[in-house]
Formats: sequence, structure tokens, C-alpha cells
Amino acid sequence: MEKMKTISNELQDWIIDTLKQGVSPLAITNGLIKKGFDARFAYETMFEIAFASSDIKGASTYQYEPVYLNEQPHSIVVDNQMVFVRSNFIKPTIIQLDHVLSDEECDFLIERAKCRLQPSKVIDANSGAEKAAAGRTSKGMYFKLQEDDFIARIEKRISLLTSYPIENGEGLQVLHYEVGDEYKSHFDFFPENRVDNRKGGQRIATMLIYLNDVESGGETIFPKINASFTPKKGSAVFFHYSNSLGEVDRKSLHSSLPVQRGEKWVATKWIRQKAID
Ligand SMILES: O=C(O)CCC(=O)C(=O)O
Ligand SMILES: [Fe+2]
Repeated sequence: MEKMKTISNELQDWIIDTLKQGVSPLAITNGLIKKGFDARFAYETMFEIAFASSDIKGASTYQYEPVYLNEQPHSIVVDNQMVFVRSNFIKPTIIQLDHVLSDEECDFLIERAKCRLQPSKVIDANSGAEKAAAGRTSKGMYFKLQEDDFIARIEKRISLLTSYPIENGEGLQVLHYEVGDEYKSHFDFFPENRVDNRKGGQRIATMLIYLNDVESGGETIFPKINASFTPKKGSAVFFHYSNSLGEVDRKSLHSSLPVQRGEKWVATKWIRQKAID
């Protein structure tokens, strides 16, 4: 059957109301796809509506607070590793870093992750359960926090760099994208009604580390500020999106563009407000 590619005004209003109730755009999009809408049309329409309604809600009032990486502006020595700050955006807060991991560390992480990959999931905003999502075609796996000495060393370096305790970090995630794989626009923070204060609370920042150079495609983009980051082995993009008032920064919307040639490997460390557990 031909997939639907138009949307009524009533349905648009219903989507805006549902978003206001805290249901995530991805959950609504998946609902639209199930109801017979074309997947790409559903994603594009959903994010147009989500942008518009986030502006109605005054999301641009997010108050930025200073974020420092280990005090020093251009190079940071942590754990015998000289990390370089390449660029620094304030709104949203994004810091681009070189030499977070050595080539050997990237290769070893990929090697360790390879045999444990599963199709990537997203969190369902209604049930809170993990489920497969059409907008996320990569495969991924999680290491346990401080699973062994090697993982613990990487986690310690991220903690030294960001000044957030290791215990605030979720287990390191490794993602693998093949040609055509992408991760559509999303926020890393949880919808307000899904924040579990007994388990670390809201996500506040992400350290996204590129584990290889991608032949073509696979950039991480922040569409609200037209920023694009090209994967480079061992380099990272650190972004921060929750403040001490409990507000979240909708400018931190981001996506991974489809890989066009080659493959893409990344490691993601999500950092919470408080220790998890
Ligand atoms: O692979 C990327 O560039 C983005 C990954 C991402 O957004 C995430 O893991 O939350
Ligand atoms: Fe993300």
C-alpha cells in the first residue's frame, strides 16, 4: 500500500499537544510510521513541528552556565595524554577535542566491541522500554562501567577532562555505522517525565569520540547552528545541555549523517547529573 505523505491540521495540533505532554518526538514519529505514514516524511514533519513548538514554549530561554574542561584553554594534559581543544561553541556548548584517544586505543576499542554489536535501540517515551527505531540504523553495544582496566582508563580520562566523576557516567557505548546507516535528529537528554532521580537523574553532557576516519559522510551535525563535525580518529565532540536549574538546551539537537563510503565507529559517554546507583 502507498505510504501517506500529507498530514491534516487536526493531526498537527494533536502532535503539538502530545509534545507538550512530554512525549518524545521519536515516539510520536514511530507511531506515525505504524499508522502508515512514509518514514522519511514522518521524521521530517515531526522535527519541523518539534522545532516550531519548542520555540512557542520559550525553549530559547535556556540559561547557559560556563563549562570548563580542566581549566586550560588550548591543551590539556590528562593521564599522560596531551588533548587539544580545536573549537569551542558557546550556544549550544560544544567543545571539539583532538587526541582524546590514541590510534591504538581506538583500534582496541573497536576490536573489543566488534563481537558484541546489536541493532541500536531508542527509549520509548511512553513505556520507558528500549525498542528498535527506524531513525537509528547503526549497531551498538555497551561496556559495563569500569568493565576492566582498559575501559576504566578511558573512563578516568573522560572524567579528568570533564571534571565529572566516573560514577556519573553511563557505561561506554560503541556504535558502528555501515554505508547508508545514520542516526536522525535527536536530543541526548531524557524527556522530563522520564528522568529517574534515583538513577543519576538527567543526562547533562555527551562525550562523543570518533574511533576511525570515515571515507565519506558520517558527519555529526547540529542543525540549529549549522555546525558539522567530520569524524577524525581519536578526536571528540563534547557537548553540554542541562543546567543547574534543570533546564535543557534544545539547541543541542544533533544527528549523524548517513555514511556514504567506508564505515564509522564512535564511542559515546553520556554523563548524568549525579552518580548512577
Ligand atoms: O554518531 C554520531 O555522530 C552521533 C551519535 C549520537 O548522537 C549519540 O550516540 O547520541
Ligand atoms: Fe546523540
